[in-house]
Amino acid sequence: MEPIIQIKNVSKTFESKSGQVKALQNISIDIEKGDIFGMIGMSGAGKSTLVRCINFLERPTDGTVIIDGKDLGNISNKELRKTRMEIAMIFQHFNLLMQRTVIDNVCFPLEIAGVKKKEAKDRARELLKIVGLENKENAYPVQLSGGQKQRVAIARAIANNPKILLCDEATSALDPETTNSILNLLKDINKRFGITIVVITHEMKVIQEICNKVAILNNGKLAETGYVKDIFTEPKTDEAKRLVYQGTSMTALMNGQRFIRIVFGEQSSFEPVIGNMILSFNTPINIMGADTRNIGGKAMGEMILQLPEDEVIAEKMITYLRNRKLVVEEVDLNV
Ligand SMILES: Nc1ncnc2c1ncn2[C@@H]1O[C@H](COP(=O)(O)OP(=O)(O)OP(=O)(O)O)[C@@H](O)[C@H]1O
Repeated sequence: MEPIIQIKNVSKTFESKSGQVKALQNISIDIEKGDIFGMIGMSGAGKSTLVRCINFLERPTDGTVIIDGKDLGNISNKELRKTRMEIAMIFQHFNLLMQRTVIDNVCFPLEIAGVKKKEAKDRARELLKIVGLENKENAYPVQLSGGQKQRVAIARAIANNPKILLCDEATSALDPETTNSILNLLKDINKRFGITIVVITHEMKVIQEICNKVAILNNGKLAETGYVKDIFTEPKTDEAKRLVYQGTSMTALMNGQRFIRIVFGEQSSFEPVIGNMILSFNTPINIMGADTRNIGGKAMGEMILQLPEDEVIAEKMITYLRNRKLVVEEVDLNV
């Protein structure tokens, strides 16, 4: 089946007083229907520009954006408006209408789409139930917590049954617990309604928690893209490594010693392999950190080991682990 979002060789250059800014350079990404697709990168990497190109709020300087078979650069304004109705968006700061109650916020896009008042109210109530806010319909946004505001924004975004939901740093203003509850809600919506979700974030944790695929942007360029579990297991570029190593015990890596990172999937576990290796070589090794992370709903483990100073034994250990089908990579402090 054709991908629901096709970004083909997209570039975007802004003209500013201080010269040209190449915000995006030749980006190509396919997003399949039902994906929860993450876009991650540092501030200024081009994430917001790219997501705005998906609904043509920003027109690419070069390249093509095809949504559900329609080339956005090649359709009438009327068709573009119609296609945009199928692409909803939520933001970091929620963008609710402060003078309207919760239910009236959710009714707003329905009214614009011409749905009758009574019908809109019924649908809004149904949506508030989906996001767990059925008892807040008459509250005003100021009376809600950040997480509740984002729930209202989500209800409003999916009111007209969009095919695609774009989330621009939607959890960046929320504490970790609330972040998790919003991510769970997004997962639920993706599953129940088959809405394709694009998640823009600077946090790898968010990507690991809900995305099946990810694109890593760096300085307007696509550094690496693929399945989250593959990139977590074996990041190839420096940008990917930097993101994946975030949160590991990297502070220990200051004394010129060699370190390796090994990753385990669901079927295997650390202890027997490491234990047997220490016994085989009769050489102790330091475990600098071990962690289990939830990657797309599956538990994956990672471990950082300090190799022994003896280079020959160190190399043999790496070979030993690789022979046991583990992904082993040397961790470079300069990443
Ligand atoms: N309208 C504009 N005019 C000029 N330059 C712009 C404009 N919009 C974005 N840029 C520049 O394009 C680059 C990419 O910006 P963008 O907002 O897409 O990055 P980002 O990855 O979303 O960053 P952040 O996480 O900080 O929002 C930046 O250098 C930014 O200054």
